[in-house]
Amino acid sequence: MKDFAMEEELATEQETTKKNKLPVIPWMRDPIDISLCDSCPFDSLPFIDPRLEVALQNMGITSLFPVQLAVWQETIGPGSFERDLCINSPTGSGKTLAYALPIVQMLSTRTIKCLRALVVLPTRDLAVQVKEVFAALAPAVGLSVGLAVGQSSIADEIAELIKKPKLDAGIFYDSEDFSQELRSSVDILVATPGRLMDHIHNTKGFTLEHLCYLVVDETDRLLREAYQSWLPTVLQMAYSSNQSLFPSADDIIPPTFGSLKTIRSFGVERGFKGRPHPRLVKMVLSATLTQDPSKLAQLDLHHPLFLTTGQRRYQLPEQLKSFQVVCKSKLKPIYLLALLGTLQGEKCIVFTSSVESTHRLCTLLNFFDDLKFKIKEYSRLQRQSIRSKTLRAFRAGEVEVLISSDAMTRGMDVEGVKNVINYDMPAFIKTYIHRAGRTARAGQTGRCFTLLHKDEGKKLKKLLQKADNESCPVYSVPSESVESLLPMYNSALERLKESVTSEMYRKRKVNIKSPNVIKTKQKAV
Ligand SMILES: Nc1ncnc2c1ncn2[C@@H]1O[C@H](COP(=O)(O)OP(=O)(O)OP(=O)(O)O)[C@@H](O)[C@H]1O
Repeated sequence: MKDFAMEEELATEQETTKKNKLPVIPWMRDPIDISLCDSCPFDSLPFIDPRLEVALQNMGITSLFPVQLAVWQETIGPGSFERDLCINSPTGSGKTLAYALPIVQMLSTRTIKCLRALVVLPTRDLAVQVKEVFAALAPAVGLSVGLAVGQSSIADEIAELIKKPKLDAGIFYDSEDFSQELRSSVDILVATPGRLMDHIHNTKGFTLEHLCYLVVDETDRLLREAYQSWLPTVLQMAYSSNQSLFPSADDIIPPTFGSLKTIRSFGVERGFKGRPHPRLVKMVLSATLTQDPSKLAQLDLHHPLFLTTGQRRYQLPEQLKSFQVVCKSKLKPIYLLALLGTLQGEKCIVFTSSVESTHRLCTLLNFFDDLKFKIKEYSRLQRQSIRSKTLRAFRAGEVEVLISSDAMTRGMDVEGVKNVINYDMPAFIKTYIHRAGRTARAGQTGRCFTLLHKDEGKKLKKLLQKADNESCPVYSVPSESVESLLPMYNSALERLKESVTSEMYRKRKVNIKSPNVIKTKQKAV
């Protein structure tokens, strides 16, 4: 099974080759340069709610990072949120707080609880991570945050998201009237597209009619996959409530004018008591934001403002150092073990090119005796519960090395990851950026090693040039460590073969068994 991230990169390779050309989209040609902003302490941050200052301090945050300050300046104060924002900022630069803080600040004055902000992310683990950031801020100003990712049963999720009216004993309620009384229990919802669509289609009382803010995080990834048409559905639901009370510019202006609509931004409660609806504000973000007009058009952006870091389209974190480890292809597993040995138990993520090779590599490495570090697998082949458990153990430092497919590349923020290793060289710069970006986050240092055959050096160099990185020195692993591992390698390979065969046998057995189960069930019916 090929990892979807690879396919995604294939689809956008043409984009990446246009590295020195100006973006095709006019509004992207004159961006706000985030790198010109300094980090900013709270006492010089205009308009910040003092309760949020306290919440930020409790999170251990004492000043805003440049992207956070840049977004704050564009969203808070006079003319706030008049334009939609497109943010392209490196991995680990703090994009989550960049959107969470202004949204919570803007909603802090709301008086009626209803769903005002929706944040969509491509994976469950990522959504859980982002929810935690909102959950650290929102309660300080009386706001509630919900999660729709399928982590718990749909019934439990509905109970969290929807508030039922209290019923008086003995009084009969018509079920239709009853559904009209249902209200949102949350002001902010963090969701994955699949579960969001489940709620849109099936959950009574779930509505986007009061939505003021839509955040599409990891935009390029989310736009590449239709996920049951979640985006047009969300936009349609949010816009249709606008149209019912306040005629949309679309009704007057022909659609060819696209996003050139009249600015309608009102500081009122959205859609209550016949008041006009404020515009649905969108914020879209990525470390590798697409510049493809047809993809961005799906977002129906309103006078978009482009914020990016520096001149280059692709940026690696400033404190990241890249290295290459040259070895023969068939000796890669022992070079990897020898490399891990030199890293002395520092937290490390090893990336492979597919879920199958993740599984095989992890199995193989665990057949070596006397490993000084715990190695676990993290891939889409595993059940979510197992994946989440592994991630928890990795965060807690009980596992030092995670072997991962690209499911881990996007957005995951694990404290203390000092090293990333490309066991298989990524084919595209976007993949390199998202993998390497699991380290050197929030201004910390980090290293990214790429294992390669000596003929692949040029390819890596070319790849890194796209992110303006010319330096990728060779990292030498001690030859005595490699030699000492050689005798164990053959027996580990033998054990891997046996393990793969027995796994295949088990799978076949399950496949043969299941038709019988179905037949028996059919008979019973
Ligand atoms: N102002 C701040 N001060 C200190 N730490 C911060 C600040 N803002 C964010 N961080 C920390 O920086 C780390 C990276 O933040 P975040 O996950 O939002 O990055 P990102 O830009 O979304 O990265 P990616 O593109 O990989 O998703 C997190 O651990 C977060 O807690």
